[in-house]
Amino acid sequence: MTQIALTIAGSDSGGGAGIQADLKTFALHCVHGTSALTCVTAQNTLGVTQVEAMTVSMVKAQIEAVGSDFTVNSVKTGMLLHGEIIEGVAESINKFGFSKLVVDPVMVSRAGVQLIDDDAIALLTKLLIPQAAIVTPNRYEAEILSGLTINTIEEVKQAAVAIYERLGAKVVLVKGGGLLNSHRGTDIWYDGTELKILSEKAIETSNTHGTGCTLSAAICANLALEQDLWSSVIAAKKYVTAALKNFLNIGAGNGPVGHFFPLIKKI
Ligand SMILES: Nc1ncnc2c1ncn2[C@@H]1O[C@H](COP(=O)(O)OP(=O)(O)O)[C@@H](O)[C@H]1O
Ligand SMILES: Cc1ncc(COP(=O)(O)O)c(N)n1
Repeated sequence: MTQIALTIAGSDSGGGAGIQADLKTFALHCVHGTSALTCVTAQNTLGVTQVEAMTVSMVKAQIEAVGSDFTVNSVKTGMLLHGEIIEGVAESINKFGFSKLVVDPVMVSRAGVQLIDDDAIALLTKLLIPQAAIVTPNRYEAEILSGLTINTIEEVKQAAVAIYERLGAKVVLVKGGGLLNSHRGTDIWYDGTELKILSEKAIETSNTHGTGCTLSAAICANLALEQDLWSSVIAAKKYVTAALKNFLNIGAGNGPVGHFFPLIKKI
């Protein structure tokens, strides 16, 4: 049987993050990838130069076209840009009652640049995070969502608990790519009862563009393949680590991870 995943996210013209990273990740997992584009970014390995939103009705129409024709096994959200898009996405998601939802609360890039409007943060918190099976903030997003400052692993744990308790997230996975060297690669899971550590040795590279999108897309793909949530996260962490080890040294800035490493193996 063909498993189907849907990504609701922005386009990265450089092909390393956003919808492009998600569809490559779905493809590598042999899951049929569908997409609803929220915005188009003019972006490369050096950064974002321009962003243009899709209309809310077009975002909703894409989700409804997919949802009304296919049995969608899992959904992920990425860059949603502004409040009206978040409201539209929440409405369309509710209409189809998609059960396995991964919310990657894309707000701030690894470089610390804010990617969505201020009012959008409040709506994301209210409308999407409580519906998600798992929410996957990076260090900076976890600081915004928890109101805490994060430098140490202890503080990552406190933020994960705060996001769970304050925002009604079912499971929180705080990603550690933006942590200091000694902790980079360590992610923290909190499900209301247990704090779990997913740790990989830090990989020495600046070619990390798209790691967050890739991790959440891999979780989504594994959920579509009917793995349970914890197994989906463990497998996704393994996938993003291997993709990162096989980064693509392209562009003048931070290159993307190598999504197709099993097909084009470098190490
Ligand atoms: N240099 C690195 N070495 C090992 N793992 C990394 C590195 N950078 C990111 N990761 C991992 O990649 C995943 C995505 O995290 P992160 O880069 O923090 O997300 P985002 O791209 O949303 O900022 C996490 O599992 C994180 O631990
Ligand atoms: C369109 C789009 N969506 C998401 C990201 C975040 O990317 P990352 O996975 O590196 O945090 C991005 N840079 N562009």
